[in-house]
Amino acid sequence: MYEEIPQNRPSTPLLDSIESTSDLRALDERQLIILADELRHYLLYSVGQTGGHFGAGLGVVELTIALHFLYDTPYDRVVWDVGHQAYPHKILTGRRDAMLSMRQEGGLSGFPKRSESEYDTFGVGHSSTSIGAAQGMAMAARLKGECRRAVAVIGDGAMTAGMAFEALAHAAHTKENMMVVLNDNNMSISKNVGGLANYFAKVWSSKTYIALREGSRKVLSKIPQAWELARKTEEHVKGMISPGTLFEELGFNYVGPLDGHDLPSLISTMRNMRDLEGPQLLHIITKKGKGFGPAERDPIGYHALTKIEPKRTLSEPKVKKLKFQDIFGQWLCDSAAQDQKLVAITPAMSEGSGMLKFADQFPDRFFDVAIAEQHAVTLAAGLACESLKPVVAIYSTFLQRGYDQLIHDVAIQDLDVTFAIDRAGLVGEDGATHAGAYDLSYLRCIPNMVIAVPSDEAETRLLLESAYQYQGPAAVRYPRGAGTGVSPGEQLEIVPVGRARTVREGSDVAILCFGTLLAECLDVANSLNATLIDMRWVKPLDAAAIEALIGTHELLVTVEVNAIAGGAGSAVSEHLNQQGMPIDLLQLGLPDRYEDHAPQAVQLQKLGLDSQGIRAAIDARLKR
Ligand SMILES: Cc1ncc(C[n+]2csc(CCOP(=O)(O)OP(=O)(O)O)c2C)c(N)n1
Ligand SMILES: CC(=O)[C@@H](O)[C@H](O)COP(=O)(O)O
Ligand SMILES: [Mg+2]
Repeated sequence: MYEEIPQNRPSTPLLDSIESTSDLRALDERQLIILADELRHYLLYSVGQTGGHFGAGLGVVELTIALHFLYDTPYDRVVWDVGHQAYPHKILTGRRDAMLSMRQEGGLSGFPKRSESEYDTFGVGHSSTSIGAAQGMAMAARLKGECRRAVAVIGDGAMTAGMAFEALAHAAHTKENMMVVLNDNNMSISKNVGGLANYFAKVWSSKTYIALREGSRKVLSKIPQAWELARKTEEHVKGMISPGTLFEELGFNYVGPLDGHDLPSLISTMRNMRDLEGPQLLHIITKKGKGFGPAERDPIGYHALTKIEPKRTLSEPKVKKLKFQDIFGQWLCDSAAQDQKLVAITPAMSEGSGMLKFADQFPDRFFDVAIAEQHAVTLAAGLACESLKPVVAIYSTFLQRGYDQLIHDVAIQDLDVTFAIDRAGLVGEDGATHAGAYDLSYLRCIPNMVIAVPSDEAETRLLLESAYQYQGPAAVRYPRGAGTGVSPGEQLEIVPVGRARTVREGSDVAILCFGTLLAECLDVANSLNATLIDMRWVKPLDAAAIEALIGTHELLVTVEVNAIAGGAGSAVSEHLNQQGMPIDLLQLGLPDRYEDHAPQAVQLQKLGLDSQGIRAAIDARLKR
């Protein structure tokens, strides 16, 4: 058990000899056990240097070794669900030294990525896709007559999403030869919640698991027969939790639960299962953060690790700016204290959405629905039908999972649901899979929606309350991280829906800012003596504010951290077109491509969405 993050690279002679998985498959069992310790130690070191996802990878060190030892990777396909646990996989598949570039500009992606390595068989980041993808690969092998195996590795949290069960049911129906490894550490990012989590939790205390844990090697060596016999006979004995029932009823051959850190048992069990006909499900029990004391004791806190900061001298107190999620969390508590009808929903992101304080103060009005974004939206619709006022706190990228529900269950029925959309825009190190690049585009086209785009912390609080008080479907979007340090105040005030605010009066050029690039836009407006308007709302647009600029300005510039296609600038363009108002319009935002991971400021700078870039784009347009 390690208690410290190693500051210097540990000695890992066996790991250093592994350049590909064929090197790993040449090792004997004793060496594999040594490799597990070296791999865990190196993982502590590398993530300590770079930051990134942490606890999940520590929990699958043995599983990763067993998979690459028993399966002919990369020919056999291994699909990691979410992929945040795939750092050991990357270390063993030729990227050990490159780990020091993890999540940095031009460096390794934080998730498996097909363009990064042939071992990364499927790009992930959003959860619960692994079973469907692995089934597709197994089905393709069958149709092409290839003898290729496919494995999905999915956590207990990811297993709570509907699409995981859609795939399980279909794989059982087509009887694919595939393996699903359920990595059950009884954790999501927070504690896992819901009926499925309770079902798994019974396993942890069940007689079966305790017996297996104590005598796993003896019991498991002839696992299919022994287990099947034990299960069938004991299943009817009272008090026996048969953890496999759920999956067996779906059509999987279930084996487990197994100690996922007992490498010899893991290897012998998986070897027995590897070539069995039909869909197999191996249920392993692991510990998130395994092998690192602080992470084992605090798996939530160590889900992800920020870079180990240089020790700050006492004279340099770190100035802590409030994050947008904290502004939301405080507003939620203040508004809930005033309005008993307020209830709040999160799909498994209570920490990241800033809801811990609300959950503590209003436990009866707080609902973590697990990784179930579709359900989160429809649940809110049901609550709103009964005149409660639900607030759905959800990352922009994950709201994409609940898009049909937002239209079909909320907007068409014009229900009073407020969407607090966090991680809108570019999110930095998580890269393209997590970018909140499209919500203005995908929401703006939906009738009945109103959409607010606050420009700083104070505006976020103001527009959250304004959207909440609006009687109908309303969305407020704000970015990952901290703002400019503007105090959000403590009042619960509102502003008129669809009303912009003029920040600066100028001439010739008018900049229409939609969101948190206001400071950058103000720099440029000052340098150009341009007009600057904080638009506040994408829908409805403040048409009067736009039309007042015609005739006194020669160029309108829209700025947003959203796809240009269909975004706020498009709304302005459509309006001017519909009104037959001729004026040059420059739309700045995210181009039609994916932005790779890098710090948010670097991403914005590369896209010309910093002050210099915005100024250069305007100069170029004016010179034309
Ligand atoms: C669709 C979707 N919703 C939410 C998330 C955020 N998220 C990342 S990891 C995680 C928890 C996953 O739990 P589990 O599958 O049990 O993996 P563990 O971290 O326990 O290894 C969540 C909710 C996501 N990646 N995708
Ligand atoms: C892997 C995953 O999807 C989450 O851990 C996500 O990376 C969290 O993002 P934030 O760090 O922005 O909360
Ligand atoms: Mg888990």
